[in-house]
Amino acid sequence: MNTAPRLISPDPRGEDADTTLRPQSLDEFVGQAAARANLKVFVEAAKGRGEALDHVLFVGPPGLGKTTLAQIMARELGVNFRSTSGPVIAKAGDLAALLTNLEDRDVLFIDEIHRLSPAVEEILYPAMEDYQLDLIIGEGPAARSVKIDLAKFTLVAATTRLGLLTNPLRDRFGIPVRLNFYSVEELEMIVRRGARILAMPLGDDGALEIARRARGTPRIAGRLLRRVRDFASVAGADHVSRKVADEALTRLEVDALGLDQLDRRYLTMIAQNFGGGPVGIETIAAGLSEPRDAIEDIIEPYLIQQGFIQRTPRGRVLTANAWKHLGLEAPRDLAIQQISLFEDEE
Ligand SMILES: Nc1ncnc2c1ncn2[C@@H]1O[C@H](COP(=O)(O)OP(=O)(O)OP(=O)(O)O)[C@@H](O)[C@H]1O
Ligand SMILES: [Mg+2]
Repeated sequence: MNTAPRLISPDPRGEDADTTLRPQSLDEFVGQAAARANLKVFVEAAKGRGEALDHVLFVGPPGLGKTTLAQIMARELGVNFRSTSGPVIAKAGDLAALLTNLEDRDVLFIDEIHRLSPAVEEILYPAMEDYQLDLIIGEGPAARSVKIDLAKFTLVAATTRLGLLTNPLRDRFGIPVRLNFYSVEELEMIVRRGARILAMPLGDDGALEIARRARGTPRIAGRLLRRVRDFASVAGADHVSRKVADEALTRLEVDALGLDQLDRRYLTMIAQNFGGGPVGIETIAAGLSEPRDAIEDIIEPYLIQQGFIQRTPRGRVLTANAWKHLGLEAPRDLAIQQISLFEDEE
């Protein structure tokens, strides 16, 4: 596996633990306007009635603000925030312990909920629906089931992969929220806000350059901002202009559209080894020595959104845009391939 750290990987890294850039309220949160407006209404309504907010599911690629929004939900509701994640909850008992410690209207945040084990998921159904735990005590013929009442809590969950959630689980969320990649204008605001917080002199054209190359993702915008700041201070620049930003980002091998080395390896491999596709995801994963999950979660969503690849029943296909971006000549039958694209692979 290629373990070299990837600058624009939207995966959380140490520096993101620095929560200084994290918005603290819905009003401070930039972008996702429709989702934000809806959440505001639901929070107000729940508060007005003194009831727990309905369960919320955030869906979207890494680094778009799912965890941030979950924390904001608790803060806006004025309740406790408890946080865990799917892979961490090994046994049903672990989840039971978390649930029985909640107070009325508390938010329990489960990150990566698609990675819950089926046994743990079973516990979650009645907890979400009836605020009850169904536990089996003892074994064999002596086993009996006990019901324990829980506080009326709100489950806020996040996933990068809606398709991996079972239907019964998905159906139990009253408020599903899909997060989309951010526009350049929104990222510009996020970059400017970040620079203010970091007390970093940033020109308008510098902000735009970083925003354009942030791959639609606030986490990457924050990371690029810090790296550009490092380059600027070493170079002795008094503020970050477009030129400074461009030099820094080029040295970091982030291209004009925000694609990094791995994105380009992905596109180049399909172009050069497979004539532009279609090629199956397993073959791509083997060729790049990257896990399939990482490719589907991190690399592909942005390339699809940018119109560089398409998923077809027979595999991934490069679009004319991708050939152009790579500076390569597209094969002549490309147009024919594009016409036959009708369905997603999964
Ligand atoms: N709308 C926003 N405005 C400003 N900054 C944001 C916004 N959304 C996210 N961020 C910043 O991006 C970083 C990543 O956000 P967050 O951790 O919420 O992403 P995530 O969707 O939970 O990612 P993952 O799926 O990897 O857990 C945060 O540290 C935060 O500072
Ligand atoms: Mg998160």
